[in-house]
Amino acid sequence: MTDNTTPRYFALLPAAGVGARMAANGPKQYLTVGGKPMLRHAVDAFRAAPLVNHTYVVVSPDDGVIDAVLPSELDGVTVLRVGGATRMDSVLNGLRALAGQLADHDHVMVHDAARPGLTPALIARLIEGVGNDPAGGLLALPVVDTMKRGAPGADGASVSAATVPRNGLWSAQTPQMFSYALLLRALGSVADANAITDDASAVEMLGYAPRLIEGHPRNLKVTLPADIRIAEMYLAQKED
Ligand SMILES: Nc1ccn([C@@H]2O[C@H](COP(=O)(O)OP(=O)(O)OP(=O)(O)O)[C@@H](O)[C@H]2O)c(=O)n1
Ligand SMILES: C[C@](O)(CO)[C@H](O)COP(=O)(O)O
Repeated sequence: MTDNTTPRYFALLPAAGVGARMAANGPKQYLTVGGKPMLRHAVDAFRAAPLVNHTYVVVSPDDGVIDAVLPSELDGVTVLRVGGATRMDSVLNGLRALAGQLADHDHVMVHDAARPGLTPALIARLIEGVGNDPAGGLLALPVVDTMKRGAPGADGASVSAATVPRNGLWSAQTPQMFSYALLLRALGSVADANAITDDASAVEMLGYAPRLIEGHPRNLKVTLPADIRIAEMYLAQKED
């Protein structure tokens, strides 16, 4: 018998960015790293994760590459051509496109297409770590470096104005997992889409405190050209 109250797990991958900081010839999610497009690594991690029901990928309406990267016959994946001007818009448009297909209590894991090092083990760690916490949670790494607050110096170069205590600081990764209803409400309440850079920020603004689950350096976001080599190094390694 189907239990309608049992939450299911879905993945939603925003993949509608242009990769300005990567300055490549096209969007960075389609760059080949470790033998396949970056986006495909991320999608395959969710396809291999036993608890994940289905994966949705949000691309720009005029994307001309996605059909080659994710052929329509690929099991467990649906492409939504509803990408927006910001990451937040892309996620929110994707959630809205799924109205009626997801239940309020279903779990949605939002994951950057530009994080190819995700593994099924990390997905399982997030799901187990968050459990049924109504505030949801995210993969993140405790900050290990000494943190400096930069300021413009007399000659225009950056100077260190202060040392910021690293105690309690975490560096946010994805996936970030919340119930469908909470995430929809949180992102729908944000007045300025440019003011937030991750999903957890919107949930925090509603007064929730999402759980921080320790991720892994291999799950880095490929942002700058130098990140490609680091991502490839991790992709060549056995997963731990
Ligand atoms: N309008 C946007 C902007 C970003 N993203 C996605 O959000 C993720 C993380 O964003 P980021 O690293 O900032 O990617 P880009 O926006 O592509 O890069 P940049 O900021 O350098 O332009 C990526 O998977 C990217 O495709 C998106 O779906 N829609
Ligand atoms: C969501 C994110 O990957 C968490 O680290 C990140 O915030 C994406 O955007 P950014 O502008 O590159 O920080």
